Amino acid sequence: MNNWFTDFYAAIAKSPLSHWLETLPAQLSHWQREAQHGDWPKWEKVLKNLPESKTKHINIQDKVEFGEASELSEGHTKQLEHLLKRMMPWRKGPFTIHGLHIDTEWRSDWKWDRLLPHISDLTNRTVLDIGCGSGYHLWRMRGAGAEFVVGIDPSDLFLSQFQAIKHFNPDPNVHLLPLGVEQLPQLKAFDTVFSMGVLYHRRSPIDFLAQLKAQLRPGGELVLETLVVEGDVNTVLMPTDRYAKMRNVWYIPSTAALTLWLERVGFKNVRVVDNDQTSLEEQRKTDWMTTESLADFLDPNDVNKTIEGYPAPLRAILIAEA
Ligand SMILES: Nc1ncnc2c1ncn2[C@@H]1O[C@H](C[S@+](CC[C@H]([NH3+])C(=O)[O-])CC(=O)[O-])[C@@H](O)[C@H]1O
Repeated sequence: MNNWFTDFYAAIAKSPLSHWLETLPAQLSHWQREAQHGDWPKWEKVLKNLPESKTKHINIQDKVEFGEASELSEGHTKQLEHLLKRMMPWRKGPFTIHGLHIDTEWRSDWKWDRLLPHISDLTNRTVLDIGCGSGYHLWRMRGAGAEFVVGIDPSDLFLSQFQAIKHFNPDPNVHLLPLGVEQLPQLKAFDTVFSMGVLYHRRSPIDFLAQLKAQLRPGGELVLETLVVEGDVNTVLMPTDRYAKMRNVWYIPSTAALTLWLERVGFKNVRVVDNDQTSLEEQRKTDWMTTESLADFLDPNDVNKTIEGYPAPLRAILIAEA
């Protein structure tokens, strides 16, 4: 049994999340026995070989930076870069570890800056991030005062990246579990639930919104971010096949339609707090993600269209109360 499973079980045993222990251990043992990605042993080897660090330099307030450059020898920094590059592609970040800058495909910090002024203060809150990727925002949530932060994401690559970063700041109150939203019981226990960049991947968006609500305590706050299109309450785009070269894109509603969906599943006080067309500076190819990125997903003659001719990615942030 991995330590991080048991650490997590111990952390929630006496909390309002204890009810999770009825389903979680069987799911994680199943993942460990049968569902791990084929590259997991390679990533585990990376994790085992990371240089030791007992740094006290932790910045999660305005970026995610662990350790100072001077605390690691040049040789160890080179080794660290070599090891972490074995976990490419690095999509969500950026992270700086002992001076090594992991310049990820996405400037996830920009999304954070857009939402932070609008959400309830996270101080002392128990927070869930559904579809958290490598966990960049988990650190920022903790940096904003959250007491206990859990992310779920079914991608084992992102879990391994999260564990690599956590190696340099083993905070017992920040966790990532390899689960999909459909595997969550109705916990009704979180003060804030985030779900960003996931709704359009779901085939049943209304069921998805109900699953998000089922994780919140009454009065808890949902922070939902997703692709949207311009239009009225009856506008929803369903791409015929790919959208911006992405497979698995199902529903892209207008903010008015999404507001109605949220209200229909019982959310109150729904507000659209941000609308933003993704720029070529926010999502781009870097040394840590060397394959195609947004510039390749847009029409080369018109950046306001995807390569398939749909409206270019426009993202909205909505806040609602359970
Ligand atoms: N069933 C599922 N349950 C939970 N997560 C899922 C599921 N299916 C896919 N995911 C995960 O949802 C994340 C979506 S990315 C947003 C990351 C971050 N939130 C961000 O806002 O930067 C955006 C994108 O890929 O378009 C990925 O990490 C998937 O593994």
